[in-house]
Amino acid sequence: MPQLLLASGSPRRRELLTQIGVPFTTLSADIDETPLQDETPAAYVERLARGKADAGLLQLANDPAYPTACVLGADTAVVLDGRILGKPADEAEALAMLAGLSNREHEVLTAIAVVDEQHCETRVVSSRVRFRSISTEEAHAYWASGEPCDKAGSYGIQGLGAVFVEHLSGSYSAVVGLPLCETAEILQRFGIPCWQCLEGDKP
Ligand SMILES: Cc1cn([C@H]2C[C@H](O)[C@@H](COP(=O)(O)OP(=O)(O)OP(=O)(O)O)O2)c(=O)[nH]c1=O
Repeated sequence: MPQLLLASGSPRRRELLTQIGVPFTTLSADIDETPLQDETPAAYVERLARGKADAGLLQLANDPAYPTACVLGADTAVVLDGRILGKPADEAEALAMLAGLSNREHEVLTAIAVVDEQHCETRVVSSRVRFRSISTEEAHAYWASGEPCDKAGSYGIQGLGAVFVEHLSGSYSAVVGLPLCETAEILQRFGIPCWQCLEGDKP
């Protein structure tokens, strides 16, 4: 069976992949995340997911410890009125993002890419999230919690940010950072089944 490497520094992605019982190790693949001119949000997240996976594979080239490596990369962006909201640079940017997301619906795009020496498969998963209205005081308090700073769109649906979410249509795990249904499907095609690491009986 190929060895799976997750090219990510995101603790959420590690937790999510662990959740479906796939054995893996991690490596960090830092790439330039600047959008290209006229690039659509879907093309952007797909390019970044692929870039992270490719950068990971490159690190393993000719490494005898990984003769049959397969690398998974992912990227998540919040999209509002066609604009890509990444991670906030500072408090002011986070507050502006939260004000923009307040009392309306936005899209969350997560792309995954799985690559080995011969193949590459990518998938882009779109979800829609509706927020209730967020007051300025709340947005300040939320920033002070520390949660928004390393998250696309300045919120975490899996954390304190859950209180803003009125409605979700799509994939919860994709919003957190890794679409588990699609990830399991693609990994299966690369010869890596899920549910390998089980604590109890197989479901
Ligand atoms: C919308 C949303 C995003 N996020 C996170 C997932 C990602 O970690 C982050 C989006 O940034 P990304 O650039 O996709 O990922 P990253 O830089 O954190 O990690 P990597 O090393 O894999 O590139 O936002 C949440 O945790 N919860 C949410 O509800």
